[in-house]
Amino acid sequence: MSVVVGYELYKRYGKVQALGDVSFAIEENTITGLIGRNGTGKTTLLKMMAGHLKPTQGKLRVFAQNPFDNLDVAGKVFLVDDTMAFPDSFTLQDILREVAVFYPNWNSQIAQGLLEYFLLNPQQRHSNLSKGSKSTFNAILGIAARCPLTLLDEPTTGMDSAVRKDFYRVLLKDYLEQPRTIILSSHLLGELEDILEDILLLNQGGLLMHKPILDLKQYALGFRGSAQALRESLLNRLSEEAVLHREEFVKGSLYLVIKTEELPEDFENIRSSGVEILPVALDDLCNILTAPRKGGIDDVYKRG
Ligand SMILES: Nc1ncnc2c1ncn2[C@@H]1O[C@H](COP(=O)(O)OP(=O)(O)OP(=O)(O)O)[C@@H](O)[C@H]1O
Repeated sequence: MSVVVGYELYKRYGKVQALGDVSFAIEENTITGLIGRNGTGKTTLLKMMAGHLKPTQGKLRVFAQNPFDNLDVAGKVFLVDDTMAFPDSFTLQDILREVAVFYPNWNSQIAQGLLEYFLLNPQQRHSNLSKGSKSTFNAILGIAARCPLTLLDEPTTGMDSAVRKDFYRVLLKDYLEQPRTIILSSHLLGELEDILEDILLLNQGGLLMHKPILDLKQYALGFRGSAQALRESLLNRLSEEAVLHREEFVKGSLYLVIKTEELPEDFENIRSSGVEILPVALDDLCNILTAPRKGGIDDVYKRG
């Protein structure tokens, strides 16, 4: 069953088009990474799913309903983001008590346990928490609410790397204990790839791809070697579209990222020409796929 379905979605803020012609379906009980560069519409899409924003055009369904201003959907969706605000006088304990009322699957034991695990003092005021601790506490709310649809917008902002790792472990553990649909946006794909099943990659307000993460891992390969060897053994046999990225790293040497489906089956003569074949890290691949144009920083320094 699809929990979230978007069909030809558009969102405009005045003259700014944040999302354009985005269609996708997110299946029940999956963890999806919403990935994209700054300003590509991730927050906008999550806010629309949570019913806080209305699409300008197109159709969005969450649990088969229009989520905008919909109380029934609101009870099934939890959005964790850095705009979560609570009265200044509220301690963490007060917030846990208040939030618990709204969510039928709320698990107090998990909430208390995680507060302790992440060394957060229940008597401390939310308004006095450090940036990283605020993110941790907000994420605890999202986890303990155990909503059928849990949306996390860059949940690790401000967390140090040890807390981030712990947070991902906790999220995965909780998901395995109570499977639900989780969508989390992040720039740090590298550190969350192990918990993701699918990836929704946005680029400049459009949907670039929606794939299982395993397919993305096989999407491209890197080739490093002399420019001449690469040209003779590989480039001459490929179309321009097959080359996702090209970078000169030492005079006369090239690093290429090539779409796997466009590669010749036999790598032997590529290897025998001294070319190294390398996996491409997912972070790098996403950066390449969402680059404004082919090439890299080298192009900037070649100008003039
Ligand atoms: N309230 C608003 N009014 C006008 N423009 C907005 C508003 N909110 C977002 N935008 C614009 O919409 C586009 C998408 O913004 P959004 O915050 O959804 O992107 P994002 O992918 O979450 O970015 P980031 O990774 O930097 O958080 C950006 O160009 C942004 O400036």
